[in-house]
Amino acid sequence: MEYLQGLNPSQKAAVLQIKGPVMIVAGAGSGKTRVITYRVAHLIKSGVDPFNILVLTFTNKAAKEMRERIMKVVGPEAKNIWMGTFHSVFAKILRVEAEKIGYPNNFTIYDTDDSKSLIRAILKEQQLDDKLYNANFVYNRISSAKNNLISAAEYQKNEHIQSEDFSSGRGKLGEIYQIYAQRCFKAGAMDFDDLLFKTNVLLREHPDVLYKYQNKFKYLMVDEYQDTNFSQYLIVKKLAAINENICVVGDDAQSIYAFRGANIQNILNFEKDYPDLKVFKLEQNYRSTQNIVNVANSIIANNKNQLKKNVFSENEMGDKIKVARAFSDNEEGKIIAESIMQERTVKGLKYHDFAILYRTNAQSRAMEEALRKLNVPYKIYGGLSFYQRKEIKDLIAYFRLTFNPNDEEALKRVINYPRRGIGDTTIERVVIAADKSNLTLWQVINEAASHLDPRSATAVGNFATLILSFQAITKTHSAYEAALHIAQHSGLLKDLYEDKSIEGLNRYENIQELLNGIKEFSEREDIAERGLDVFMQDVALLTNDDNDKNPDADTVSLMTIHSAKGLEFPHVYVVGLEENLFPSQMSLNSRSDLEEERRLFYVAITRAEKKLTLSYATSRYRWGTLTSCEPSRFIDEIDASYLELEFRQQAKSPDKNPFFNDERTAWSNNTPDTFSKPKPAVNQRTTSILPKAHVPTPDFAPSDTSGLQVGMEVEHERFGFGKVINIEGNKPDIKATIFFKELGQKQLLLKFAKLRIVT
Ligand SMILES: Nc1ncnc2c1ncn2[C@@H]1O[C@H](COP(=O)(O)OP(=O)(O)OP(=O)(O)O)[C@@H](O)[C@H]1O
Ligand SMILES: [Mg+2]
Repeated sequence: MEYLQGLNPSQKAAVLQIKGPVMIVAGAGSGKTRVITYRVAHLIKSGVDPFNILVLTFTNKAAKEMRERIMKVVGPEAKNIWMGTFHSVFAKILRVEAEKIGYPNNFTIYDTDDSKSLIRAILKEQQLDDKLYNANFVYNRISSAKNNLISAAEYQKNEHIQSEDFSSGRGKLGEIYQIYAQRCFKAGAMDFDDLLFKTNVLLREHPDVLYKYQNKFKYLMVDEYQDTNFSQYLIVKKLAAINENICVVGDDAQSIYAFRGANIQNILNFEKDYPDLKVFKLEQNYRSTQNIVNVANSIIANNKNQLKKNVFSENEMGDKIKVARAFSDNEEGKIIAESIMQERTVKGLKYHDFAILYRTNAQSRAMEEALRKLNVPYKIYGGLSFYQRKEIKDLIAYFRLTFNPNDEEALKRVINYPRRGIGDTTIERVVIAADKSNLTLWQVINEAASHLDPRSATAVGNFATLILSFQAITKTHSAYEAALHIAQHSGLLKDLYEDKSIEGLNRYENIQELLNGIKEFSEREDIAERGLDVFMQDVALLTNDDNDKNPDADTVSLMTIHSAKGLEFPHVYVVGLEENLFPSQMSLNSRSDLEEERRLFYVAITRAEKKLTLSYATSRYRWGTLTSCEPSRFIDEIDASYLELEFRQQAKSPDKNPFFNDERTAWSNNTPDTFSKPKPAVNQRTTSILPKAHVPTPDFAPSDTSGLQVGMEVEHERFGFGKVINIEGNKPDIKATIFFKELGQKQLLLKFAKLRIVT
């Protein structure tokens, strides 16, 4: 079996064990995903029908890559494997089976925005305080209930949940959940969590359907099993119940979705669920240098809750892990962008050899700016999806409405866009009439004359006629023709065309792009069904990564650590390693949250193949204010002997010459010989090797600054020591420009500044 070369003995054993339950819990980079890929290829080579194989991955991108690899071994048969994320696979199944649980098969998928907008509408109707019942909070609460398979009725009966809600003054949550679920049902819509929740309902209430899929999926595989939630766990368990040919792979040290209900217990349960379980160990990391693997091990050792694992690498030792300090987030971006340029030139690398990973999406701005300045091409992954843009959602709302006119969120979105004289009052009347007669908004609109006053009735009646005409068009025209017709006759295309601003132009182009995409789709030859309804089905599940027009472009990858799961890059920069950012402020309250944050750091580190750079800034704008930051505890946790600190030395000493205006000029001399490398004492794990933010003298007391003059030395409570280089403005708004030794230049309003005059 030549195709199995390229596996080590334990990997091979796991691949060959095709019968019965199999579990691999192993560290990052040890070939878990590779085992799944080879295993599928092996199954097909051994005569298993690809239609009988179900592989659940964490992203659509991972599924696509895996399918391509398998295709290389087994050929086009690989197209028939059922492979994708939980959401996309079970959405596909629900499209066939939804009527059994009372939904139309062309049900709409509400994305997070739709769900939150519906929650807001409910809060308003129920006259609830939207601060106490914040829409995000309510959404998360409902989501978590669904992922634990708690229905609205069960929620309202559950004393434990209820007492928690009551004690926080949110006793109405159960009721909101109930209304939300009913409204989705009435609108023929499922939200993201419903795709799993309703699959569970389907499999529970329809043994014949369960039996059908148990027989269909004779072989099941799940990658990233540590991040499955209860709802996903149960689906897998049910589907595998007859054949028990199930193989799950994961790494408890990389579980990073507990905040969304992922449950590490699922790994532990697995052993209980399948007493015949075969467990395979993979210990060798093939991805990273020894230094990177050692650092990852030393970090994760700080977590108390983890399964013992031995991970080693036989790759080269590699470079030490670089730690770079910047004085601001912009400076951090600049350091990283320059480093990428330099490494690329010196080592003859491609841009796609580099990735920048951050904790929060907001951090991408500073990185993007710096990369743009140096003309470095980059691509942001996992950001706002193309399909989430306003104009795209508007047009798609028309499509949604055409196929499912009960879709309440789509209807509300476009009933008066472009403007057609249906004002808020009319819409309110429609909502009230629907409520009174227990009809959907569409039913009211469609029979407007019997529910509304004549003027409103005419306006909304015309809208209903428009949608009905769209329905007729889709029955007789191709996806592209229908889409174009709707874009034109809804008035949307004209509205965007008339907006000559740059944004307007952009939006118009985006619509063109969507139409082009639909055109391509309607000309595809590899699928039988090419109607607009088919194109629409899973649009809500697409991310911007799935819409990658040019996947082979040579670009630096930017993404959050969460979206980097499972991926690998030769050179990785993990940025923003600061207390309250990474680990995040929210995680500092409990051990379990902090440990999840540490696992996230472990995921970040283990993406790197050859070289890893960590960076932090000592000050950063957050929520509009400049805050000073301390380096992350995670850096301190790394054994110092693996680190190489690279702090830029100031070109000139600010003490001698504090009068340069651009903070940057002081630090931009980026040749290696201007780096100072303070050699840390070896192996100090308890005391920090990093310069912390300023610790004020214990008796720090701000002094009267009315006599402050240029040239004076001062101490600031947080920014430390500095020299006054300018004073301007009139009382009480006098501003002083101070050059701080650690942070560079800052302008402060004296009436607020916590300053002490030193000399
Ligand atoms: N036996 C092997 N020989 C050569 N390369 C290997 C071998 N096993 C794995 N690799 C390579 O090592 C890298 C990591 O493998 P893979 O992505 O499957 O690891 P993983 O355990 O899934 O990692 P993660 O936990 O990050 O998802 C890949 O580039 C893979 O091709
Ligand atoms: Mg993997």
